[in-house]
Amino acid sequence: MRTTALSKVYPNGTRAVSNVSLTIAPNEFVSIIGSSGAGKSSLLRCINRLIRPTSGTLELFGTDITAVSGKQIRQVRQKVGMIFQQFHLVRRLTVLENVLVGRLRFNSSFYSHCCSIIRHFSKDEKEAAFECLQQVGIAHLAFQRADTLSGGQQQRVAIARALAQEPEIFLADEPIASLDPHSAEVVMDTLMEIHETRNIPVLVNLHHIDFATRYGKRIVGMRHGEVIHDVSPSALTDEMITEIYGARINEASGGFAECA
Ligand SMILES: Nc1ncnc2c1ncn2[C@@H]1O[C@H](COP(=O)(O)OP(=O)(O)OP(=O)(O)O)[C@@H](O)[C@H]1O
Repeated sequence: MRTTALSKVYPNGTRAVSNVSLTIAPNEFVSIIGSSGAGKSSLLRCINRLIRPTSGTLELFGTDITAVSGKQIRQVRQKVGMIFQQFHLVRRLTVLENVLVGRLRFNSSFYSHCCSIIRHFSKDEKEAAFECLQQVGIAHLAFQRADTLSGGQQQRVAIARALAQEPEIFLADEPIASLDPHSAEVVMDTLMEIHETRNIPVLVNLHHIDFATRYGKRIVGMRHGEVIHDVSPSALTDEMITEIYGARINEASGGFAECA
């Protein structure tokens, strides 16, 4: 994945991403840090083309996808697995059915009918979905309704659903922000395992600096839409952290949901 001078200016004039040039290799697990509003989410949303960059270029797997639209956008998104702080599961479907929905979710007309057609998936597809659940360690919950799961378990369903797309890059937008520390660790371990076993790059937006340095092989620090530091975890200094967070330095310590 390569961006060159990538920028995103929203219609209201907010410059959320500013001249970001980044190259991410397949063997990289990258933590993106920065205070609220630094542009982390906007950058990830540009990468899977949930939003269209305003200028610059965005190359994914050797193809310039800066200006693609329609069917090509869906093709791009199928290659990009993405999870969010909110899990966005279909609450009344089972865990396995949610993972199967992942195979359809970029086809909107199909998606609208997914609840009624879900039982028509082939045995092979169900087995593939089940394998994704096995990889995230919750195969035993396959037939439980999604809304009966804990937050950490729901996030792992969301990861399995993204895996069902067989992504070539994985993006996570504050995946642990609403979880207690133990669940956060399980989710981060799961992302790391996917990275290592599937050999795909992972980009994770994180508020919590400890998690960012513990898991990231590379730390990208954003402020006011710009990448102001891009270093290995061991090279990240207190001065850099202060520059990245500015007066909002207390955000660097995270903000986990309270342990139950
Ligand atoms: N749809 C939008 N329209 C206008 N401005 C937006 C939109 N989405 C985000 N912004 C603005 O863009 C800037 C960057 O927001 P973004 O959500 O990318 O930052 P962030 O670093 O991910 O923050 P957080 O950690 O709080 O999610 C902020 O000023 C935000 O208010």
